[in-house]
Amino acid sequence: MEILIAESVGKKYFKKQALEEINLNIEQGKIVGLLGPNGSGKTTFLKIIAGLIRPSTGKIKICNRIIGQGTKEIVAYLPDSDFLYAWMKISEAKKVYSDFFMDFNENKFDEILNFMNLDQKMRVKELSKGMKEKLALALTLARDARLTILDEPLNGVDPVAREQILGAILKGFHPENAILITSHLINEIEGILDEAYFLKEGKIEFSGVTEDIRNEKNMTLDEVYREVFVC
Ligand SMILES: Nc1ncnc2c1ncn2[C@@H]1O[C@H](COP(=O)(O)OP(=O)(O)OP(=O)(O)O)[C@@H](O)[C@H]1O
Repeated sequence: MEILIAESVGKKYFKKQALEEINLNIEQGKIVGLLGPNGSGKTTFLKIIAGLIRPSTGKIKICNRIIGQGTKEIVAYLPDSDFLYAWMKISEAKKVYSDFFMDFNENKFDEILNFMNLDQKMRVKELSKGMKEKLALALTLARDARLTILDEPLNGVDPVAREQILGAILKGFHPENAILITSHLINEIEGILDEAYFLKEGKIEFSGVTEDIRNEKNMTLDEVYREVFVC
């Protein structure tokens, strides 16, 4: 079953063509990477999927629904961690999420939090930047969402935390669902990706099943990325 179907999606901000003719499908059970350098249009695409901005052209369906309130219920978006109030304890942030999202799974949240070595009694203001990133990720991954979209989940965290985050993504993943992740840290993320789309100046330059790309080119995804974007 297709979780996401995007056909000829384009986005123009005034004169700037941020996305052009994006065709991207995500099947159930897949973790898909949207890879590209700064300004290539990754966040714009995720914001369209999350229903935060509208595409200028094209069609998108998520589990057969057009984007709107019906898709917000089934799409989990990794938000900026600043949405949390400083005085809140992690346990209170959990309660807010649990009240707000029908699909929030408290047991899954506890498990992921534990895995990331965070304590429910800690207050948001006591958390370092990296710990806030982990908390935001735990809140997002704890939803039993059909599609989870993660914008640069490895940014701003140290190598040990990156490992924990990758572990948490896999731990919380249910094969009925799908995940779309953006990153420019290809080396770190490539191990968990089933498929990859390389975005260059708003267009898909290259895409495929990661295993096939590696076999055909006899290169790691990171090497392919460098070839596409540096040469
Ligand atoms: N609100 C906006 N108004 C005008 N232009 C915008 C707006 N948001 C993004 N852009 C432009 O659209 C292009 C794509 O931006 P986007 O943030 O989607 O890229 P990105 O790949 O996510 O970059 P990064 O890796 O730096 O987050 C850039 O040229 C950016 O300047």
